[in-house]
Amino acid sequence: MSQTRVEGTIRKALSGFYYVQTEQTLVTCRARGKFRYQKVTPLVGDRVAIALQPDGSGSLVEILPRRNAFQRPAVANLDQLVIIASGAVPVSDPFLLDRIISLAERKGCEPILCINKWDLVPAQQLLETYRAAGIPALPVSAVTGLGIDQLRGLLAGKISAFTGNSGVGKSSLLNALDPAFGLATGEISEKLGRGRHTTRHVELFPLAGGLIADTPGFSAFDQEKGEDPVEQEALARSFREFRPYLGQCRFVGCAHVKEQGCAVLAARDAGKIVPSRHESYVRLYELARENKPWGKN
Ligand SMILES: Nc1nc2c(ncn2[C@@H]2O[C@H](COP(=O)(O)OP(=O)(O)OP(=O)(O)O)[C@@H](O)[C@H]2O)c(=O)[nH]1
Ligand SMILES: [Zn+2]
Repeated sequence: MSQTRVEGTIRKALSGFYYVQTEQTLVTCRARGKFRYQKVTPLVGDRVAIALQPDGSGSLVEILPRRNAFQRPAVANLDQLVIIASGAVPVSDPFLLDRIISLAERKGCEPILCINKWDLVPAQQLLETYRAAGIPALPVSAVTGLGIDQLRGLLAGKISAFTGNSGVGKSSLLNALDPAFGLATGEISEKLGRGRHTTRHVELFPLAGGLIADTPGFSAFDQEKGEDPVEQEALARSFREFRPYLGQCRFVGCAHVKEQGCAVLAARDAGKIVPSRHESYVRLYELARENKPWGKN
């Protein structure tokens, strides 16, 4: 046999080719025909097995089990989602933060909240809300360098993607973490014009000892297409500070919205759950119910 099976991670997908990083080298691969008949599309971030040819090229033969998969950007096996927020313009809406955090949690992806532009507005209350919820949250500033070393430490050894509203400072933070990253900040991309970025593809770049998806995505973070409707229980569990109280309510199937004997509501009233977090949960609960009824009310 002249073929050798090796494993690696897809770093980039472009025009039918997959670039797979193995322990030794970066191998250019084509997917074997059978992938087209299966419902699975190889994604950047996938751990794969490839058949290495004598000429140094390869072909994908197997996609190893995934931890998770996202559509925007199309990437698999995200360990963590770095959510950038700001107390300065554009001021982050806590509901949108909670919505993204909930999605990350439901995908088994660790949310990390960075409150940027701390030099302009130290959004202490926002920080405390998320720390109280048990979500890793740190004040950062791409301008002064506050929190950058700490963030770098969190990225090491992980596959991460950055997300957050336009103008919140994603590119600036990536550049502060590693100037070699070379993402244009707002001013620069305005000068160059957006057209330059029309042929976007996802790529995982080594940064701070980890891998970062170069396409900050997830901006319009709706329910992803073709996905199962959110289940009530999964939604409640995606608010991690609710977990100690789940199963403690008086009624089985409690929605934790306004029910008698609800342990989550009691925890909120006792100051153990921040009210804004519970409000976000209720809004997501209503949204999910509109999408598809959960039956009994
Ligand atoms: N004062 C201050 N300004 C910042 C900070 N981070 C970013 N900015 C500024 O905020 C603006 C937007 O920053 P970007 O890095 O382009 O934001 P982005 O999130 O990448 O924006 P999009 O590319 O539109 O998604 C720029 O003018 C930055 O210089 C910060 O920590 N402090
Ligand atoms: Zn309840």
